Amino acid sequence: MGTAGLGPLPCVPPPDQTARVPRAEILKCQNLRKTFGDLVAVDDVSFTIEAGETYGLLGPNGAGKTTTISMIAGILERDGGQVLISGRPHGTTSRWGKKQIGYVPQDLALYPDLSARENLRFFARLHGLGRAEARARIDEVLRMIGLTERAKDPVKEYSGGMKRRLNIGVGLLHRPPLLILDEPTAGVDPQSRNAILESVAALAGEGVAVLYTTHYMEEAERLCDRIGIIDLGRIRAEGTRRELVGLVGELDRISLTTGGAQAVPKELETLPEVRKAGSHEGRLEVMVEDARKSLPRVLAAATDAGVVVRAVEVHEPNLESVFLHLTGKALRD
Ligand SMILES: Nc1ncnc2c1ncn2[C@@H]1O[C@H](COP(=O)(O)OP(=O)(O)OP(=O)(O)O)[C@@H](O)[C@H]1O
Repeated sequence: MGTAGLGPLPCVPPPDQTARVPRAEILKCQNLRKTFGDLVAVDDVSFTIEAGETYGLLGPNGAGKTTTISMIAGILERDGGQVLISGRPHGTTSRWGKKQIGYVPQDLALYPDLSARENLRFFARLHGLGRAEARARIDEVLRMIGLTERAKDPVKEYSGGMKRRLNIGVGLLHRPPLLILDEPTAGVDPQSRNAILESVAALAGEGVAVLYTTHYMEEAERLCDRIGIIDLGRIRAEGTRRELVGLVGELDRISLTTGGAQAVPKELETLPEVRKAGSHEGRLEVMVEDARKSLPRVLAAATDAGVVVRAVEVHEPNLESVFLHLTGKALRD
């Protein structure tokens, strides 16, 4: 169980998983397969991503995330399956498809002696952007990745997180409708991690379809509209965080600190969303399906019943427990 405390995590609001309107399908991959000798690295992987949607591939090291996205990006030949970008088949030889994709690898591909602006100018030229268009787009990209102020400094003076943000910027120059990020926060400090997550959330808000790989459960929960849990090359389960958590049948718990012995009031116990309620060591423990949704009514019912609430905590089952349930092992060994 994870303790979310009160309200959402800082800075990036959690994706609204209740009011989804279908949008254009940008990526569809079907039955992807890749073997290296006897090793089946990716086995029958299928999923889709719509415009404006962030899809997370969550799995431990060696699960097959990089191999999967390399096939989608068209930089690794697949042994089976197909990739469609906006309905058109895509592979290692498809130039059109590559223009639709911004691929940001784990390794940095930057020139350390050049500034951020000079790096972007170089890659803009590679993408065939004209001089005026490149200038305007570089300014836009620098704003998106929050590096406008440091644009003239040589990249070798940047922090690890700033370099990663610039790496993402390079992937955005040609305005791809699909952005693929391979563990973009690996090894960066918490502040840069926040900045990266905020940039990605903003891009999705502008309609970019994002494929995000990570072995950090918190990132997948915070950022992704839908998540595919991948292990040993196979997608074990897929859905919103809530759907995945629902698979293991755990409930959310709202814990109200009352500061003294307090029986569960009837007003609270009889709320339709309350599945179970009990009192324990100066706290009322209320089990519901969706704590964030139910919290206002639970609080109101307690207050109406005359309960003095001194503190509130929300405990949500997290994807770690889902992963454990599905694979029998921890996400991070
Ligand atoms: N070129 C290769 N030759 C042989 N085996 C490979 C090759 N590339 C990947 N593998 C193997 O395929 C499996 C999946 O690797 P992959 O890099 O896709 O996993 P991952 O989930 O991205 O892990 P990480 O987060 O460590 O990159 C691993 O067992 C890996 O050792």
